[in-house]
Amino acid sequence: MIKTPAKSTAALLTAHKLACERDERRLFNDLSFNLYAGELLQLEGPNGAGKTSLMRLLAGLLPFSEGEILWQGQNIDACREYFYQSILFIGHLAGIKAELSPLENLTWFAALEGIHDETLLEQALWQVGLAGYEDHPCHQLSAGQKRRAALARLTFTQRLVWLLDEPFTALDKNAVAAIENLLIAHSQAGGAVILTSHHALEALPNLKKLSLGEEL
Ligand SMILES: Nc1ncnc2c1ncn2[C@@H]1O[C@H](COP(=O)(O)OP(=O)(O)OP(=O)(O)O)[C@@H](O)[C@H]1O
Repeated sequence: MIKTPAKSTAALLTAHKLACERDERRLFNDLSFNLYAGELLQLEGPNGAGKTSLMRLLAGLLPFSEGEILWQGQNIDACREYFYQSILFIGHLAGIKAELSPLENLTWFAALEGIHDETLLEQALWQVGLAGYEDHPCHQLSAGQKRRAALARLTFTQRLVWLLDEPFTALDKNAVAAIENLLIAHSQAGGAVILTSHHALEALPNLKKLSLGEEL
């Protein structure tokens, strides 16, 4: 069950005039957007435009040189702990430990949210098509199966805003459809998602787009 914010018309997440530099190169400038409950925001732009950098910046893994981030109308400096407990970031590498099984990886992720229910985790793996692979070490899984193991968290997480960097990489058609359904269900339940993807995501309702960088 998603933790729904107090009734408010404020955006869940606001970026206000953000700027980010890497290796003294300005990636983006004056970047502002609002993310409201129920919305899916796709970051678009060519390779190197700064999509992953923006995701990492929002997840607190990269500093920003200018601007501010607001969580439900409040500067995150004033509610840092609550903010980071409210977001879920799944990056390129997906955080899967190769020597552990999908079930062990999921057990660890779930424990971070205070969830200790093996049946629920087995159901999560079943939902992403990993039934029968629960106890295989992840280094024996295919790239798409590893990605499925990482994304299985989406079936039970209580985090309100999901930051997903290229979630569809290596997934087959059925898995893409299953993950899209999870995104739709999350947004319909009052959550919100920011994702990067080079895929067209026309099946997703309430999809907004934000372009970074210039096309080559
Ligand atoms: N660890 C790093 N240290 C320094 N610069 C980096 C680092 N990672 C990325 N960059 C630079 O930051 C810029 C933006 O990279 P980023 O990964 O945010 O782009 P992206 O839009 O996500 O690209 P892609 O579509 O290829 O995933 C690139 O020019 C890249 O070289």
